Amino acid sequence: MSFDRKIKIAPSILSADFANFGQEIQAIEAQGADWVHVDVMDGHFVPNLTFGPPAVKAFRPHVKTVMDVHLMITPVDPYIDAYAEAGADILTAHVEAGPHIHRTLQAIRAAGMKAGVALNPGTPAEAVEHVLDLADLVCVMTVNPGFGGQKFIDMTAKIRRLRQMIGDRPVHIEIDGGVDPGTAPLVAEAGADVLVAGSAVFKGGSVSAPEVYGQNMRAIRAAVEGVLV
Ligand SMILES: O=C(CO)[C@@H](O)[C@H](O)COP(=O)(O)O
Repeated sequence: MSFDRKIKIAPSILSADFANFGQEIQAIEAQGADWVHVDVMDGHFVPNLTFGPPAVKAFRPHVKTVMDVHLMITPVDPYIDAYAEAGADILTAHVEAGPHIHRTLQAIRAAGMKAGVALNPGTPAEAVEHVLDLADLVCVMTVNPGFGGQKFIDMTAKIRRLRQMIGDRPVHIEIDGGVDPGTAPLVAEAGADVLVAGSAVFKGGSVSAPEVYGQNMRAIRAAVEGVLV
């Protein structure tokens, strides 16, 4: 996985048809997804439950781009090796999920994955200041995590601050929650390069009408065209 700051769209399969993940992943990739975003929730760190390592392992053969796994779980450390074995390319842990994010990011890299750190809306950018050399991605939540389809919370000031703090480091800024053609330009102009979108990509489409996924992604891309991150 090489580093670039071009805007990337990472559809969240939380909004896909849960009875049909393999075909849904193939459909979004065929329609132009740059990454595939997988939301892991434990019913404890967030009030919802989704997938564990066996499901992520089952997704792996279908993902030809980058499997971007977002852990909304606590604790994280006991499960890092399981997600490496399941085939995650990027593994993101929340800074709020435990007292030792420094150790967690080291362990994720040691397991052979790219390391991401996520920030809830109430957490300041400074919470990750001292781990930026251990991170490949900072995920800025623009909703309180747990569910798709929520209203975007404006975190542009935090994104700008992070872009400043990151400087020349090869660290992606990913935005997660409420991203659509209306909000995407705000976060891209502030310095984000990875746009996670669930409802805005999957709405109106299906594996029988995958061209709708393509239209939805093109609408997001058109909205950020010309923005240099
Ligand atoms: O992590 C999460 C929610 O916790 C997200 O990845 C959402 O799934 C994004 O969904 P939309 O807000 O785009 O519908």
